[in-house]
Formats: sequence, structure tokens, C-alpha cells
Amino acid sequence: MSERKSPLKVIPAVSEDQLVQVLADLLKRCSQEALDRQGKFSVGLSGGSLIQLLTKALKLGSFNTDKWVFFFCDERYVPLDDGESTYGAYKAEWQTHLPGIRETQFVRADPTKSLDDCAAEYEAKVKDQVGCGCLPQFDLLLLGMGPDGHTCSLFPEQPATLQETKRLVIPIRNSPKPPPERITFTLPLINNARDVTFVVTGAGKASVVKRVFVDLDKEFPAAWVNPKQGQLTLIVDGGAGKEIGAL
Ligand SMILES: O=C(O)[C@H](O)[C@@H](O)[C@H](O)[C@H](O)COP(=O)(O)O
Repeated sequence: MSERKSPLKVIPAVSEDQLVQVLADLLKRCSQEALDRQGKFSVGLSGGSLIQLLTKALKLGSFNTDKWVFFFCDERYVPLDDGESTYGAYKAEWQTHLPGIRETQFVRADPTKSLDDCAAEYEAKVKDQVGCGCLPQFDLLLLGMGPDGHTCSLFPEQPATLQETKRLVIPIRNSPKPPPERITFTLPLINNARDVTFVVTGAGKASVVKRVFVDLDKEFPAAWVNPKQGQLTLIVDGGAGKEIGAL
């Protein structure tokens, strides 16, 4: 077990409605702080169940999102119109439910480039648009966690990815979860964010939630998320939080 740089804030939710409300409250606080500070709000998105939960939270909050910019903490290396694309999934969902969000507010990866170039170019986009010296600082990263303890596209089977110190976005080959090729944020970028929030649901993840967030078991990539100065938050439902006494 190793120390956290800042205390973990656990927010349990008894129902999906409550979880969506918690997420909306978080977005309200983080966006307000960012807009007051720099007139722009940079958010890193993840895929999976977060897509629909976030969509519901954005609808609930009725936010003015004009100055919000959306990045991808990881992305599958597939064409943008492929059913597996995380960007594609957000685009489809938000076109229907949040038509006020413009396509230009997404900072997308370019899968027409080679995988290495795609990752390097995405890093350049992050540096250019999030800025703040040589190590960009996101206002908020929204992360999911798989039952294997992966987060972003940092998988337990590929521990070398956790040792990256220079590159902020790296290519992933042979991902244990399909599709095999991806790009992902690395720990230096993730751990430099002002707010990092995991949203984890389902009883199937209860034991890994305990091993990651209580035991800080470094076997699991999610346990390496430890913001240097930022706030780490875990939003869980009753199932995912049941072994940490969250509810
Ligand atoms: O690219 C992917 O394969 C997914 O984005 C994946 O990394 C997901 O974020 C986690 O597995 C958590 O997903 P759930 O919240 O749906 O379990």
C-alpha cells in the first residue's frame, strides 16, 4: 500500500438518478471554477457506461456548454464512423440528446494516420489546446474502470505502459480488450489534472473497487491514478461500493 497525494473523496449513490445528480453537481463545480479561472473548461472523456450517465447528467444540469472542450482519455484506433469508436458513440448520443454541443467542441484523434502518429498528434493537440506549460492540466478527467482494474487503455497485462514518463499519449497494441489498437493518456498527464473522477457501477466490480481504492493494489492500473495536486473522486453505486462501506 502506498500513500495518496490527496485524500480520496468517495461519493456513494443509491440509485442511478442520484448518481446522475452527483455527476451533474461535479460538472457544475468543475466547469464554474474553470470558466472563472480561464474562460474555458477542458474535460477528458472515457467510454463504456460513462457515455450514457454523462449524457443524462448534462441534460439534467442544463449547462451552457459553449466554452467546454471535450477530449478522449483513450480512444479506439478505428475509423471515426466505426461502431467501436468512442468519439462516434458520444457523437451519436449527443446529436440526439444534446444538440447544443457542436462537433467542433470534440478534440478527436485521427485514425487515418499510423497508430504511432495518431498518438503523437493527439498529444500535440492536447498540449496546444490545454496548454499550461509543457505539462497540460485538464480541468476534469472522467474515468471508468473495467473489472480487471484497467482505466483509460492502461491494462494490467501491459505494466510497461504505467512506467511512461515522457509521452502524454501513447499507442497501445494487442490490447487484451478489443479492439486491439488504441491510444491512451499516460499517468503523467492523468495525474496532473485538477480533478480526476472515476464513475464505477455494478456489484461485479465491488472487490476490485476495494483493491484499487482502499488497498491501493498496484497490480491494477486504476490504483496508479494519484493526482499530484488535484482532487481524486470515486462515484459508486451500491453494488460497486459494497465492499468499501460506501453505502
Ligand atoms: O475503450 C473501452 O474498451 C472502454 O471505454 C473501457 O475502457 C471502459 O471505459 C471500461 O471498461 C469501463 O466500462 P464500463 O463502465 O462500461 O464497465
